[in-house]
Amino acid sequence: MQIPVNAKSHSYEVLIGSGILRSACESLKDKIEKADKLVVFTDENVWQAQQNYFVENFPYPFEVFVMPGGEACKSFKNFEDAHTFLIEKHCSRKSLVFAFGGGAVGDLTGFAAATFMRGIPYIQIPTTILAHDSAVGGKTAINHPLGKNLVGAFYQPEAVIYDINFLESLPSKEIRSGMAEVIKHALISDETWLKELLQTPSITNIEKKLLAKHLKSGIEVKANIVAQDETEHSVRKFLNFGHTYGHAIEAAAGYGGLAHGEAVMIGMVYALILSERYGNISREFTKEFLKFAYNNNYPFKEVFKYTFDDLYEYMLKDKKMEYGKLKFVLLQEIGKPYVKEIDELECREVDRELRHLLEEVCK
Ligand SMILES: NC(=O)c1ccc[n+]([C@@H]2O[C@H](COP(=O)([O-])OP(=O)(O)OC[C@H]3O[C@@H](n4cnc5c(N)ncnc54)[C@H](O)[C@@H]3O)[C@@H](O)[C@H]2O)c1
Ligand SMILES: O=C(O)C(=O)C[C@@H](O)[C@H](O)[C@H](O)COP(=O)(O)O
Ligand SMILES: [Zn+2]
Repeated sequence: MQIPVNAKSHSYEVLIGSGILRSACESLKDKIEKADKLVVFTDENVWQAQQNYFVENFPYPFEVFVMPGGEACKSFKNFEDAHTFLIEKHCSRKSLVFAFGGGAVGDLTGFAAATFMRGIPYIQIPTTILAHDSAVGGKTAINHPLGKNLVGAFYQPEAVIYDINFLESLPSKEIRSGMAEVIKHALISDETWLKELLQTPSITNIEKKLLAKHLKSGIEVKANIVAQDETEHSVRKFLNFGHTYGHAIEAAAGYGGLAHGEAVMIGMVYALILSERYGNISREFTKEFLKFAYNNNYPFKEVFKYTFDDLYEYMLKDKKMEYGKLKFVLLQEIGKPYVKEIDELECREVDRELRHLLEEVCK
């Protein structure tokens, strides 16, 4: 199955299905065979879990650069190492890089591709549930010790090959993390879909066909938004629902301490409490949502490790900040996101409310 992504700078397809790596490479052969060198960027965990399947089904010779696992690969040091690898392998502007891994590998690879010789092509081969989000839309970045994704570029891939067989080796923490972004896509787009997700008995045990359907829906939501606003001047901000508080807690925990989606889930509960103040989100709904997330083992206790002031320092690094004012994505109702400026006092009050609600619900 194919989902088109028509971004302003570049259009491409997301090829999604079970066991499609070989056939997808075949259908992309015009793009692949014109490259003078193929380089695969991956991380040590992905390579260990999926190297055999990859090598059996990737029909071309390639160089491989194996990076530190997970978020650690989004460091300045690894970014430099990635460039060193490309230079030492005599890559040129005609070389093609594959991002084989989760969102961390995808973000690092995309940014390395955007910057090597001022830009060479790359293809995303995502291996996590979360990467239904990260592999699509061309946001690429590395982290700075002072904040998430602070150094990066908008740079679209040539294609996305999403072979969902790769998801079979994912640990449950990463399934949980990825499902948070699926739930985000539902929250900002479709109440019926969200209700279906919230009725799932266990978010880490969804049957493969149903999971593929949710991933496809998430990709469609994202592709539709990216087609309208590639570089986040308007509606793309909606994809940041839950990320202002979420990124703060992710950075405070030290990159990799909390999975991205785990932090985003906490941030989404914060954003729901804030949404209650201005729109049609009820406290009853927020509690129901929090209970669902808590029962699915999202790590809400993490909040109590930090003070509001710790988190606020990071929130001030949010990329939606303009003219010194912090902006949040809120929901008017489920499926109807909008952006609102929020001052420090209100951020502090909502942080306090979140802590009270966690004490009440997460016993
Ligand atoms: N660019 C975007 O639009 C966008 C969107 C969402 C998230 N992100 C970024 O994506 C990153 C999170 O992505 P992620 O959740 O995929 O994390 P990740 O890439 O860190 O992968 C999670 C962990 O699972 C391992 N792993 C990956 N695939 C595996 C597999 N198939 N089998 C076994 N282990 C596997 C990884 O090595 C890592 O340890 C964050 O850095 C986040 O900021 C970017
Ligand atoms: O694609 C987008 O736009 C998003 O905001 C998707 C987010 O899930 C993702 O985590 C993104 O990397 C966050 O971007 P940032 O600009 O807040 O760093
Ligand atoms: Zn995210």
